[in-house]
Amino acid sequence: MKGMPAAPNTTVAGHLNLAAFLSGPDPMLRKLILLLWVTSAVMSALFGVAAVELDWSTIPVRLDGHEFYVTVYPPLILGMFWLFWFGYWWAAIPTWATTFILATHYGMPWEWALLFACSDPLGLALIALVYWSLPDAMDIRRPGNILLFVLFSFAGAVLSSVGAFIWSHATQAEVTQLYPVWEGWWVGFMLQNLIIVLPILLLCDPLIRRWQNGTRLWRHYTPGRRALRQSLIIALMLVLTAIMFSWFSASLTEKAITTAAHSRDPYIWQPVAQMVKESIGALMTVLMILMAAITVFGIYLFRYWSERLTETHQSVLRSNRRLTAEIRQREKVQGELQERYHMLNLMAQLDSRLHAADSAHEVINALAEYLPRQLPRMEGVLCRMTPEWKLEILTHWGRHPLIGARFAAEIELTKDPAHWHSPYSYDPEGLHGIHRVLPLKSGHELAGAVLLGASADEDPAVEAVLQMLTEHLTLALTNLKLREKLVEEATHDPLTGLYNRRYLQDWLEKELVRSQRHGRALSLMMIDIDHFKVLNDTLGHAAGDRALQGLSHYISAQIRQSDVACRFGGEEIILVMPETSRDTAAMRAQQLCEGIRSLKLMADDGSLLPPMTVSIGLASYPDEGGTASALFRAADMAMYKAKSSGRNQVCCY
Ligand SMILES: Nc1nc2c(ncn2[C@@H]2O[C@H](COP(=O)(O)OP(=O)(O)OP(=O)(O)O)[C@@H](O)[C@H]2O)c(=O)[nH]1
Repeated sequence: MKGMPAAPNTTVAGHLNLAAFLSGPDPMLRKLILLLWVTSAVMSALFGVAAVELDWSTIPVRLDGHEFYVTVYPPLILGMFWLFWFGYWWAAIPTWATTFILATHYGMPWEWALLFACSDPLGLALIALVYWSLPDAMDIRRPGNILLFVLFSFAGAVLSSVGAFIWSHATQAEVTQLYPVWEGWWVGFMLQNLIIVLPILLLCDPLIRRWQNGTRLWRHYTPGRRALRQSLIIALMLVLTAIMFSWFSASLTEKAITTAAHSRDPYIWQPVAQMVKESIGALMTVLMILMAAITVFGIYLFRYWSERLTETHQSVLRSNRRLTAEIRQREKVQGELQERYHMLNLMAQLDSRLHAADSAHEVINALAEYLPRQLPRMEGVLCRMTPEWKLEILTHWGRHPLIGARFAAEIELTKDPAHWHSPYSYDPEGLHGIHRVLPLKSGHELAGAVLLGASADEDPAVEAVLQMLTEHLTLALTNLKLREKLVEEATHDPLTGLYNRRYLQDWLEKELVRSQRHGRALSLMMIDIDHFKVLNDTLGHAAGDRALQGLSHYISAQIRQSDVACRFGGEEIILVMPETSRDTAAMRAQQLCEGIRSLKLMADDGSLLPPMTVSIGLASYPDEGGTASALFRAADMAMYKAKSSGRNQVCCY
C-alpha cells in the first residue's frame, strides 16, 4: 500500500471520451480503434457462444478437499481490458449485447434477457466507479493498486452474480442448481481477472498508456465535485452486494432444509448439512472480503483526497507567495516612481532657481540647497573654483562627507575644457572616493564642480538626474554668462571698459536721491584731455585710443570702489564720488591732475606716448544743483573755465 495513491503521472491516461474520440483529428486512428472495438465485440459474442456450446459453465473444481464451481466467460475478460484502457461504456456495451444475444438465443424470454444482460455491466460498473474515484489507482504496477484491483474484482464479481438469480428465476431452474451457477459465476469472474487479466495488465499497461498519451485523445479522470457521490454509490453497491449475498445464502439454506424436511430419505441430511456448512463458510469469506474492500477503498480515498488537499494548500501557498512577491515588486516600483516624481519635482524647482539666478554665486547657492535633496543616496561635495584654480568646498552631503573634503583640494584640474566634457573617475580609495566630477562650466570658464561618490545602487533614475543636472547647469551658467555679457555691453564703454553715459545717468539719478535722503554731499568731476586732437593727428587714432585706455585704467585704479568712472563722450571722462564734499573732491582732482601729468603710457608699437595733461571741472551736490543735468552743466562749465584758464588745472563751478 506504500506509495499509494500516486500523484497523476504520464502513465495514467484515463479514459477515451466519446466526443473527443469522434472529433479526434486523426481519422485513421479513429477507424483503427473502431475496428478493434467491433472485432472485440464479435470475438466476445463468438467466445460467448463457445462458452455455452462447450459448456464452460459451472465446472466443478476440487481443491484441497473442497469442491467449488467455476464458470469461464471470455466476454468478461475482453470487457475488463476495454474498461481499464478505454472506459466503462467501451466495455459495458459489448458485454451487455453479447449476454443479451446469448440469453435470447438459448431460450430466455427477451424481457428477462434485457435484465439478465445487465448483471455483468453492473459488476463492471462497480470497478469503473472505483477508478473514477481514484484515478491514480490505474497505475496498476504499484503493489497497493494491485490489491485494490483484486479486492474490487472480487466485489464486482459478487455483484454481477445477481445474474445467477435472474437466470434461475427466468429459467425456473431447481433450487439445487442455483447454488453452483451462482458460485461459478462470481468465482469464475474473479479467477479470470486474477489469472488472465491482471498479468496482461501488468505486462502491457505502460506500453498502452504511452501510446494513449501520444494520441492526446485520452483524458485524465477528474473526480472533482462528483467524487463524493461516486464514493457513496460504491459503498452502497458494496453494502447491497453483502446484503444480496447474505440473503441468497440464507434463502438457499432455508430451501435446502425445507426440501430435506419434506423428504423421507434420512440420508438427505448429510449433503444438506454439507451445503449449509459451505454456504456459511462462503458467506463469511465473502463478507470479510467485501469489508476489506470497503476499508481499503476508504483508506485510499482518504489518502487520495488528503494529498489533493495538501497539493491545493501548497498551490494556494505558492500563489500567495507569488502574490506577495508581486505586491512587493509593485510597491517597489511605486516607491521608485514616487522617488522619480520627487526627483523631477526637485529638478523643476532647481531649474527655475537656476534660471532666475543673476550670478554664479546664486547658482552655487541653489545647488547647495538642492543637491543634497536631489541625490540623497550619494555622497557629494559642491565646490567653487578659486582664482588660484583650486576647488574650494562650499557644501557636502552623504554619510561620508570627508571624501570630498579630503580629495577636493588634491584634485589637479586641467584647464583644457574638453577634459571636462565627460565625467571621469577619480577614485583613490575605492567606494568612498570620488567617482564622478560634474563640471560647472560658465562658457569656457570653470565656475566649480560637483564631486560625487559611488552610487548606492545602480538606479537609472540617478543617472537620468545626473544627466539632466549636467545639462541644466551648463545651460544655466551659459545663460548667466550671456546675460552678464549683455549687461556689460549695455552699461560699459567697449574701448575703455568704463561705464557708459547711459549707465551714469541712471545711476546718478538714484545716487542723488540717496544723497538727498541721507543728507550727504556728492561731487562730480568732468575730466577732458588737453589737445587730444593734436595727439590723434600726429601719432594716429590708434595711439589716441591707447592714451584713452591708459588714462581710464589709471583713473579706475585711483578711485574708491563706491566711485563711478564713466566715459561721457569723446575724450571726456566723468568721475562721480558719492559722500564726497567739494573740498575733498577738489583735493583729489588736483592729485589726479598731477598723477596724469606724470603718467607714462605706451603705444602699440612699444614707443612712449607724449605726456598728457587734463583739465578738470568740478561740481558738487547740493551746492551746484540737485539734479544730474544741473551737475553735468556746472561741471562742464567749470571744465571750460579750466581750459580757458590755460588747461592742465582743476576749476570749480
Ligand atoms: N583716438 C580717439 N580720438 C577721439 C576719440 N573720441 C574723440 N576723439 C578725438 O578727440 C579730439 C577732440 O578734439 P577737441 O574737441 O578739439 O579737443 P582737444 O583737441 O582735446 O582740444 P581741447 O579740448 O580744447 O584741449 C578729436 O580729434 C576727436 O577725434 C576716440 O575714441 N579715440
